[in-house]
Amino acid sequence: MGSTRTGDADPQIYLASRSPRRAELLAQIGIRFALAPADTDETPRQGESPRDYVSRVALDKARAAASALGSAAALPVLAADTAVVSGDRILGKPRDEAEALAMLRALSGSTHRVLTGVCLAVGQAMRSVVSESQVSFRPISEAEMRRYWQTGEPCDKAGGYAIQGLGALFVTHLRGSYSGVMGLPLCETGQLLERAGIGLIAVGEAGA
Ligand SMILES: Cc1cn([C@H]2C[C@H](O)[C@@H](COP(=O)(O)OP(=O)(O)OP(=O)(O)O)O2)c(=O)[nH]c1=O
Repeated sequence: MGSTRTGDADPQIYLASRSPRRAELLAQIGIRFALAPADTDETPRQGESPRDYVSRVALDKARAAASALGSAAALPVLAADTAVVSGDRILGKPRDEAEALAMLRALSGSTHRVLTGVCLAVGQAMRSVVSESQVSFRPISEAEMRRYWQTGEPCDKAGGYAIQGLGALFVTHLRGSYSGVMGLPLCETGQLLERAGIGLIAVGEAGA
């Protein structure tokens, strides 16, 4: 809990996440952070809308991390949750090949939504935002789906694919936030951080 990333002395925030994608995206905008992953129940509640779901789970993750840090949580705590929504079904991370293939079948040749809830806890104050994107997939054959599963990429990704990986081969159209689909919408996250007094785009910083 609260382990500082190598090279990130003097962190500005805690990132309540085990997702390597979220760490990568946060590093992309130059934030210094320490990892403080939290365990929470990610089961959707009866009748909960996808927006309410990602918002609640992101808040639960931030709250759980802040309470585990206790008095060490002097820094803001950032958490996020991503769900792929096909029709009105929330697709989480597939537990096995059968579930992954069922998800890919549902996404094949159609358009789905990707919702990412982000929560920034600053002391007792919780600020949240939800990013929504639409992603269209070309038709995917059964053989392709099986080969894709065997790459190992789908297993820890909501909806069973990664837009930043081989999953990009299926995407014909994206409307919304690429970083949001990947797990942390950077525009919205940047605005939450700025509101908490954490400045971005420091003068004199080199670009990528
Ligand atoms: C749709 C999609 C999801 N994902 C990933 C982002 C998230 O890591 C994961 C969604 O699961 P989450 O439950 O949101 O996050 P997580 O359990 O991986 O990490 P945390 O510790 O923060 O709770 O799916 C991609 O990497 N690319 C994609 O294109």
